Amino acid sequence: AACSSKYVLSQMHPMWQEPLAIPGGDRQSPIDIVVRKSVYDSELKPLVTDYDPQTCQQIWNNGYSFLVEYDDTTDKSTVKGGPLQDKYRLCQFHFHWGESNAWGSEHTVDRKLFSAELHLVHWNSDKYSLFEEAVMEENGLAVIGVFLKVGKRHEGLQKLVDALPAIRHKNSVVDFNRFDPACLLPSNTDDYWTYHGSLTTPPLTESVTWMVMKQHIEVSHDQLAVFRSLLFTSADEEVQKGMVNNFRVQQSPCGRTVRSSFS
Ligand SMILES: CCCSc1c(F)c(F)c(S(=O)(=O)NC)c(F)c1F
Ligand SMILES: [Zn+2]
Repeated sequence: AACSSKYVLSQMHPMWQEPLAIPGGDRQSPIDIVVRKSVYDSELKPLVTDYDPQTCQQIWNNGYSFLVEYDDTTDKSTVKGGPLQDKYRLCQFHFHWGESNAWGSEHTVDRKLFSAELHLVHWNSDKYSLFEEAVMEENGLAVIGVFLKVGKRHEGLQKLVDALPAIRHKNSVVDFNRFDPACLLPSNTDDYWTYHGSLTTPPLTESVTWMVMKQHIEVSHDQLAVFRSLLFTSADEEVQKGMVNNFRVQQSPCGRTVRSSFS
């Protein structure tokens, strides 16, 4: 299995070729969350998010997803509590989605796929001074994952959806202010699964404490269709490729235990 050797079996991925060797390679993400194998941990506290919409700066297409970036030069937008020992600063959030509503999430729950997955990326500002430093450390990052299901329109998401046509191509960026990411969290953030994993895009470093929300949020089919109108390619490329299926293939749990904050 991939866990024993230092080499992760190279799995073809529509977007990028999995590297042959990943440092460690035994705590990669995403994974399937097998509910009956998860272990309830009564010590897990509720998550405490404290986001300041004023720290929202820009939205840009990085050629793999679109990122909403926050000013992380101070502790204005943070998450703490849950499984975390330290306070973590929000640096950006982004999504992963499919070309069809039938798939698109990175994590699954008992193999159930969701249409998309939101990732709120935070770095440990108690121990490190920059994201670039924290991304290399075991306890460096904390990512909140939220599943998206197609259903009713998400009013809070619409402001973000309306900005997407301006960043259709790779490396396009527009100003984006006063967006409160808390509006994208489900009403219940006390129930989540947590495990130690990695980034799901290069550099794939094993520095992430994952907190995957049990409760999903709903977005409309039309809102998700605008995600799919984005392009992987920059304006000068001959062949334009639609930004869809920007999720990584699932990785081996390698004996890891997923803990739940709920019984
Ligand atoms: C050097 C990364 C720049 S920011 C970023 C990102 F762009 C991204 F896509 C993911 S992810 O692995 O895809 N989702 C957790 C991250 F974790 C990130 F931190
Ligand atoms: Zn992500």
